[in-house]
Amino acid sequence: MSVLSFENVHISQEGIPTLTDISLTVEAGEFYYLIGKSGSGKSTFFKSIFGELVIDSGAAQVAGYDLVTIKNQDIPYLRRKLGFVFQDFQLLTDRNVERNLAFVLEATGHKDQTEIKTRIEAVLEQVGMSNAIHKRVHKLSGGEQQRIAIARALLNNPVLILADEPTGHLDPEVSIEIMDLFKQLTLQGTSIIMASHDYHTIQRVPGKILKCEGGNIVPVNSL
Ligand SMILES: Nc1ncnc2c1ncn2[C@@H]1O[C@H](COP(=O)(O)OP(=O)(O)OP(=O)(O)O)[C@@H](O)[C@H]1O
Repeated sequence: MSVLSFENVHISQEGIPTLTDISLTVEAGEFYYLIGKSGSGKSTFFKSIFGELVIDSGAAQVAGYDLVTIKNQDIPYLRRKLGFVFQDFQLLTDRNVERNLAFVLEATGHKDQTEIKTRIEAVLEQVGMSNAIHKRVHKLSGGEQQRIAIARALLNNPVLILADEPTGHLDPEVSIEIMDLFKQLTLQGTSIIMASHDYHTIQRVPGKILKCEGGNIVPVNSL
């Protein structure tokens, strides 16, 4: 089964159609860049995926949940199947890496401290940051902070990561390292959609591209 499947999906914001007749699928382990001008609907697409915006018509499934019929009480469970990565990392800068990650697990119902520690060690290893477990977030470089943010996104074993301009605050070389990490995650079966204006990185690290334009989202072969 696809990780994401949209068929003839229409979405509006405040009664104004924003995305019209979207049909696309994302399979396990696929990586997509999502490009498009400001205001073209990239955030709208992401919001619909995590249940923040209602689908007006069409059929849409994400991580095994039907977005048309999903009940409000199931939206937190849908979101646990997704990982989120942001341009500005959105880490808690007043605490260390371990507390940043434990916070998420505790907020999603995990109580067993041994299990929490084991999971934190596993995701830090996945992102190559095992040595940073006791470090304060504000002492880390931008690239290291983004790795911790990716570790946080991985905590609940997401099937799909939504990354919103994740290289926007990173220099070109560090951006490439983050892209390498994303590629490794896709090889392990996680799907990733990365909204980006970072054409330098897209050119250096080619991948499948979805373009958001004129209310539609379609695969394109080049920028
Ligand atoms: N809360 C809202 N209420 C009404 N219209 C909105 C709302 N949020 C966004 N829109 C409109 O929906 C359209 C798509 O906006 P969206 O934020 O999805 O674009 P975007 O591609 O993510 O832009 P950016 O790259 O600047 O983040 C725009 O016309 C915008 O004005």
